Amino acid sequence: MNGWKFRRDAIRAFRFVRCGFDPASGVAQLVYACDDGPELVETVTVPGAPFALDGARAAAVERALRLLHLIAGVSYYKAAVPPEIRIEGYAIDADTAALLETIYVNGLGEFAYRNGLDLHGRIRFPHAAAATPAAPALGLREHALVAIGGGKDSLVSIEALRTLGVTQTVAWVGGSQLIAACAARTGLPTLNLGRQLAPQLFDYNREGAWNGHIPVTVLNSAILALAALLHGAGQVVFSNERSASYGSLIEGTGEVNHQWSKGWACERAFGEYLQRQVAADLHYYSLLRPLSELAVARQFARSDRYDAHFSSCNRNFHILGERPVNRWCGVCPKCHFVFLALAPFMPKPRLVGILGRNLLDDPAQTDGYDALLEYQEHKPFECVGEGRESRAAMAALAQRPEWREDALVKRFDRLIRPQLEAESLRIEPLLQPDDTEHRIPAALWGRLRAHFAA
Ligand SMILES: CC(=O)N[C@H]1[C@@H](OP(=O)(O)OP(=O)(O)OC[C@H]2O[C@@H](n3ccc(=O)[nH]c3=O)[C@H](O)[C@@H]2O)O[C@H](CO)[C@@H](O)[C@@H]1O[C@H](C)C(=O)N[C@@H](C)C(=O)N[C@@H](CCC(=O)O)C(=O)O
Ligand SMILES: Nc1ncnc2c1ncn2[C@@H]1O[C@H](COP(=O)(O)OP(=O)(O)OP(=O)(O)O)[C@@H](O)[C@H]1O
Repeated sequence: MNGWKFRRDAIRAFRFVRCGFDPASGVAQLVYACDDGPELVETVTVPGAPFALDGARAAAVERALRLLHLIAGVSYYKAAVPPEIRIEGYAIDADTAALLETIYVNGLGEFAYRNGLDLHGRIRFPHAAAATPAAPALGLREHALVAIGGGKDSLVSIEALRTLGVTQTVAWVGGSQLIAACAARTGLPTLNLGRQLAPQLFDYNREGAWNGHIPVTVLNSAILALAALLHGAGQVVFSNERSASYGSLIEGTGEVNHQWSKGWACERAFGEYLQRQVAADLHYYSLLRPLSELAVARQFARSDRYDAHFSSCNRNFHILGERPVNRWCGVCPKCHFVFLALAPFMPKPRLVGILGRNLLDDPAQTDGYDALLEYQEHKPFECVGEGRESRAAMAALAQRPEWREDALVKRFDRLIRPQLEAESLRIEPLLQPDDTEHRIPAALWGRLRAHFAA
């Protein structure tokens, strides 16, 4: 290892070296390496230690830990994208390898597109173990560990579960003060999970590593699944809406979905795997899957409880670098989209008060909104709604006296709307839940549907 230097194109193998969990401290260590380079150690800390685990629970924790090790490796694998993947210390079966190949190839889709790489057929997880027997039920509690991200979506879920009387703990990964403030504002029990990336990754980035987006939602999901087992909670709840399943359509390339790991294909594959291979009574689902972004925005607008606390602007969440002074940068695709999506459902002064300005009356934001509308541009690589949602929201605003004189609404009405079918601009159909694809427990969905419709 002495004298080893990160040289991206010379690396032959990415190694999953080992993983371990210490029940006394609640710290998980996830260890990787490129060839014979230094060990890359990521840590995840679950509060609540020491954990006393019986035989079946301890075995399930070990399975969840390995799954987390395998998924979290994506941050380091992407640095060199070497031809070989090696798993040391344990073996995986074909089912596990298939899940990982799906997550790596699709979850790195935007990364591959931006770097001009083709990952199809290139990512192979070696599998040597016989098929794993079906995981047993552990007798987990009817309690929801709900991921909170500081934005509107998870707050909609949390308030829906509160109304329906489901007991919950709100959980988040990392040290964001903004998320902590939102979590405190819920008044519910909280669980803040620690995560430290291996420090060498930042050196590798400076030394020419491939870099780009990783499937962070499935990674957070694997962390919450581990935490749920340790705390005996039977449900891991995310807030990924239907719109997340649709990517950006790129001419000459096809669909590239920034938020693939928020989409239905990932939720289904990951959720089914957990029940099959980790614990039969560990239920992973997104409470907002049947809803569009616009339906979530309408739901959020019904209460002003979080107006002074939440933000959907991802610039708040950088590990390194600057954050917006007032929670909303006002110039990124998420700020653009959230402003537009909330506008049909909120009094204008309230919305302008939340973001601190009226983005729809600022001609400097024209390109940003054109991309959301998929007008001469593709949908941005961010967690934003479908183009048809943005167009329907603009069309609704063009009918409202308080909005229709604003520069970008006026421009839409004059320039873009005449090119579109009136039927495609109706907002109402986009607000209807679609219950054909979701994993929400049946008994809960019936009541939830009524809650969303109220
Ligand atoms: C906050 C953010 O949007 N970060 C993305 C950004 O990263 P950037 O380089 O500007 O800074 P940092 O986030 O501070 O990260 C520094 C480097 O660390 C590496 N890295 C970070 C986290 C991780 O889990 N693995 C890593 O390898 C990486 O090399 C960073 O350069 O741009 C990156 C490249 O496009 C993105 O990967 C960063 O995204 C974070 C992983 C992140 O947490 N982003 C969420 C806010 C986010 O995008 N959520 C999605 C959900 C969709 C999904 O599941 O994919 C969304 O809201 O769109
Ligand atoms: N740091 C985090 N820890 C755990 N879960 C997170 C974290 N950040 C986001 N999530 C979860 O990941 C999912 C996707 O995040 P996303 O940013 O879309 O949601 P949000 O923050 O609730 O709302 P918004 O779309 O308005 O930003 C949500 O379920 C969210 O709760």
